[in-house]
Amino acid sequence: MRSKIEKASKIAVKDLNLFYGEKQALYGVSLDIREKEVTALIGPSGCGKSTFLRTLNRMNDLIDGVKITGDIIIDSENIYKNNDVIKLRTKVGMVFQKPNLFPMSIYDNVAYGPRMQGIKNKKELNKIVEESLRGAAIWDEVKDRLKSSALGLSGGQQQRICIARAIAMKPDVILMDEPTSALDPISTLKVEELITNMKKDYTIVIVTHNMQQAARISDKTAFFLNGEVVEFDDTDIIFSTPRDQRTEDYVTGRFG
Ligand SMILES: Nc1ncnc2c1ncn2[C@@H]1O[C@H](COP(=O)(O)OP(=O)(O)OP(=O)(O)O)[C@@H](O)[C@H]1O
Repeated sequence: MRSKIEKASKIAVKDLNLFYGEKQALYGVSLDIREKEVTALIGPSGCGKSTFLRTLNRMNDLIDGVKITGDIIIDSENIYKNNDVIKLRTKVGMVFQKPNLFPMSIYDNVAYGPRMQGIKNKKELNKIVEESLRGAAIWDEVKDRLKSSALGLSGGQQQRICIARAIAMKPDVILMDEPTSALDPISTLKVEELITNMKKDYTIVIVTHNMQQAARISDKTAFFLNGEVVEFDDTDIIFSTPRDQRTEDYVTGRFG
């Protein structure tokens, strides 16, 4: 019997299909993502993890010829029926595989989004920048060099600035697409620790190729194969007693 208390639903995905032109990349995906949990998406290369992640803040809208059917409900709002994509991307932030900071100072990188939202007051911006950098566990490392170029930081530091930049928009949900795959093991552990701490405030969905990482940091895991979700359950179940033979073969390293 499971003793865990289930958290409230944050994102309900119902029968989602996605086509890149003629090619179908997602088949009937249905998932219920709980708030303030970390949900990991795993599966072999090309199985649709990133495609699925990008549907959650409509990043695929930017690609020509993409067609989507089905529903994604975030906080009781159908995101494909409401066309306020800017509001959606504020609420559902994203961190990419490689740090993608702008060639400007650390401060300006983090203040960029809030400034775009019209916040000009210096005190208010200072507060947002400090809180975001603290939230991304990098304040102490950069507080004395906020005006220096962000591109002078190490890869691991840059990725935490990217997380700070996402936090500065005050999102509810943060999507992460293999956020540690370009980092060394020590930076990876720092970002993993950060993700674990962040889930008290945010709902996090993360694509990872690293099975140990999924096992270490996620509450729920979805195993994707050929555009379908084969199995979605508590992470400890997926990694110890999965129901589907294909999940077991994948998590034990028999393929992929
Ligand atoms: N912009 C695109 N146009 C056409 N096909 C695409 C596009 N992006 C992805 N695909 C295809 O959709 C399928 C799913 O790709 P996706 O990148 O979502 O997989 P993935 O599981 O994230 O892979 P990886 O782990 O290698 O990043 C693949 O067959 C891929 O070639």
